[in-house]
Amino acid sequence: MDLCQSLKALNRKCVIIKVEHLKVWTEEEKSWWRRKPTKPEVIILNDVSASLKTGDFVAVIGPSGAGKTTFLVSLAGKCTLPSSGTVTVNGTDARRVQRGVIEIVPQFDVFLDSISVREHLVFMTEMKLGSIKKSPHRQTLKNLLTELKLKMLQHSPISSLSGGERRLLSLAASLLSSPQILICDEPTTGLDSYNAALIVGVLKQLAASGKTVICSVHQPSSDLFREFNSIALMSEGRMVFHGSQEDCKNLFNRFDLRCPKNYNPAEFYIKAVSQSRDDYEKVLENYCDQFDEDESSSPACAQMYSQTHQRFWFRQVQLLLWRSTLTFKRDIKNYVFQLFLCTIISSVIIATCYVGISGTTQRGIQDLRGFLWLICSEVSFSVSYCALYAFDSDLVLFRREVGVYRASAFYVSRFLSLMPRCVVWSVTYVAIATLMVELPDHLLTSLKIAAALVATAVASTAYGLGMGAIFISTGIMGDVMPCADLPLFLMSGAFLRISSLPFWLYPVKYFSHFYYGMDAISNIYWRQIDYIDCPYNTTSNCLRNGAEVLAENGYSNDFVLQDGVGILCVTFVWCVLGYCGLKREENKGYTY
Ligand SMILES: Nc1ncnc2c1ncn2[C@@H]1O[C@H](COP(=O)(O)OP(=O)(O)OP(=O)(O)O)[C@@H](O)[C@H]1O
Repeated sequence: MDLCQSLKALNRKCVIIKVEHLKVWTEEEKSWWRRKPTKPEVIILNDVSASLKTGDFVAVIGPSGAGKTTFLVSLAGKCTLPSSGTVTVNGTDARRVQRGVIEIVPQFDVFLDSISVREHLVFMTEMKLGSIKKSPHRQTLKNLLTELKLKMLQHSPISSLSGGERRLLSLAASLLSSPQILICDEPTTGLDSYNAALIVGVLKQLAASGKTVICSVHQPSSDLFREFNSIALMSEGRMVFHGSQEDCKNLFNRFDLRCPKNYNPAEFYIKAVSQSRDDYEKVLENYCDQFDEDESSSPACAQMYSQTHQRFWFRQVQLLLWRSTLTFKRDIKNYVFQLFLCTIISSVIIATCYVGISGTTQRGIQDLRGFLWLICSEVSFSVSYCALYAFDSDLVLFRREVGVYRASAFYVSRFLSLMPRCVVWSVTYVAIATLMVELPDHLLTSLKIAAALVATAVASTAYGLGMGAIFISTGIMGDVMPCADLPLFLMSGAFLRISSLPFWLYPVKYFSHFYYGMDAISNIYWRQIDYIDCPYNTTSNCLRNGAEVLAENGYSNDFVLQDGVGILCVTFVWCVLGYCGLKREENKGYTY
C-alpha cells in the first residue's frame, strides 16, 4: 500500500469541504487610452485541491503572500476574484450554501466602535437568529459571553477594547449562528500568549464538538501549533501539503527534511518551502489528496446544520435604526455642537442682517427675496452635505456585513436616521431667522415656511445621500456635488427669473429641490401680501402686490400640489439612484 492509500485508509471521516483544482487570479489591467497592460494578470491560487472533514482543526501555514487569505475566503464562498475549479460544501457550491453554515472571522475587525460589546452582539443575534427575547437566543448570547471571557466587558464600548478582545468579539459574533464550518484568518496575530491560547483553546473545543475549524496562522508558537490536528502548507499559491501533523513530518522525512529537536515545526516547514525550490517541488510532487472522490456524498455527511434566517425587511430597518440611535446617543454632544455652529449661529447672523424687513415696500421686495433664498439654501446645503458623507464612514462596515441585512434596508435606515436633522435644522432656522422679520400672521406663516423647509430638507437629504452613494467608492463626491448643485440652485428663481430660462433648460427646474423649496416658501409669503407701496416719483416699474412678485419670478400658481408632488418625486428618484450606488458596492462583495 503506498503512502496515499494508507493516508486515505486512516482518514475515513465525513468530508465537509472539497476543493478541486481551484485557481484564482487577478485580471490584467490596461490603460484606457493606450490599451497597454499596466498590471499583468497575477495567479494567486494555482490548482489547489483539498478535502476538509468534520472535526478537523486545520492550521493553514505558509510564507507571506502564499495565498492563505485568498484560500480561506474562497472556502467561505466569498472570493470575488476570477476563479476556476470548485469549492463545494457537502456537494453544494460554497457560494450557495445556506446562511450561517460557514462563518468567517476576518483578519481585520470592523465594528461600530461607539456601541458596547453587548449591543453589538444583541444586534447580530437579532439579525442572524431572531428575537433576543426568545430564551434560547438569550442563552446562546450568555454562553458566548462567558466562554469567550467577554462577560466583564459586555457594557464597555467597542472602542475601548484591546486587539485581543476585539478578536474575541469578532469570534463571538461569528459563533452566534453555530456554524458548521468556522474560518479564521490569523486569529492569533498580534495577541499575547494568554489570549492566543484562549482563542485557540475555544477553536479546538469547537472542532472537537464536530465542527470544521480552519485558521491561517502566522508564526504560531510550537505549543499553539501542536493544538491543530491538521495542517495545510501553502507556498506560491499552491497547496504543498494537507494532512495531519504526523503525515507532514513523515513526508518531509522521506526527503531527508527533518525538523531539528526544539525547533518550531511550523517555522521549519515554511522555511523549507520558501528557501529551496527543489524541496518544495519534491514535497509537492508526492503530496496527494487523502480522500476518495465520493466521500462527500456519504449519508453521514448529508446533514445540514445551522438555523439562521434573514429577518423581515422592516425588522432589519428597525434594528439598523436602533443601532444608529445608539451611536447618536453616544455622540449627542457632537450633534448639539453641530446644531449650535451650523444652525443657531448662522440663523442669528441672518436675523441680525434682516431686522425689520418687510415685503410691503418696493425696496423690501429684494430684501425679502434674499431672505427667503438664504433660509432655503442654508437648510438645503447643510443637510445635503451632511448626508453626502453619511456612507463614507459606514462603507467598510457595510461591506463587512454583506449578507447580514439587505442593502435596501441599510439605505432606508440611513435615510430615516437623517430625518430628525431635517426637522430640527429647518425649525431652528425659521424660528430664529424670522424673529426680526415682519411676516403677516407671524406664527402661522413661520409654521408654514418651516413645514415647507422640512419637506425641502428631506429632498435635499435624498439628493446628498444619493450623490454620496453613487460616488462613494471613488471618494470624489465632494468634488462632484458642487458641480451638480450649480444648475439645481440656478433653477431656484433667486438668481435668474424662471420665465427667462431658455426652453431647453426649462425641464431642469423639475429636478431641483431648490426650485420646489423656493416656490413653496415664496408662495406662502407673497400670497399674503395684497398691497406693495409704490412711490410717485419712482422711475422703475412697480410691483403692486405679492401675486405680481410671484409672476415676475415665474413661480407656480398651484404650488401645494406641484411642489408637494415634485418634492416627493425628487426624493424618490435620488433614493433609487443612491440605492443603485450602494447595491453596486454590495455586489463587489465582502471585504476582508
Ligand atoms: N484583490 C487582489 N488584487 C490583487 N492582488 C491580490 C488581491 N488579493 C490578493 N492579492 C495578491 O495575492 C497574493 C496572496 O495574497 P494573500 O493575502 O492571499 O496571501 P497571504 O498568504 O494571506 O499573505 P499574508 O500572510 O501576508 O497575509 C499577494 O501577493 C497579494 O498581493
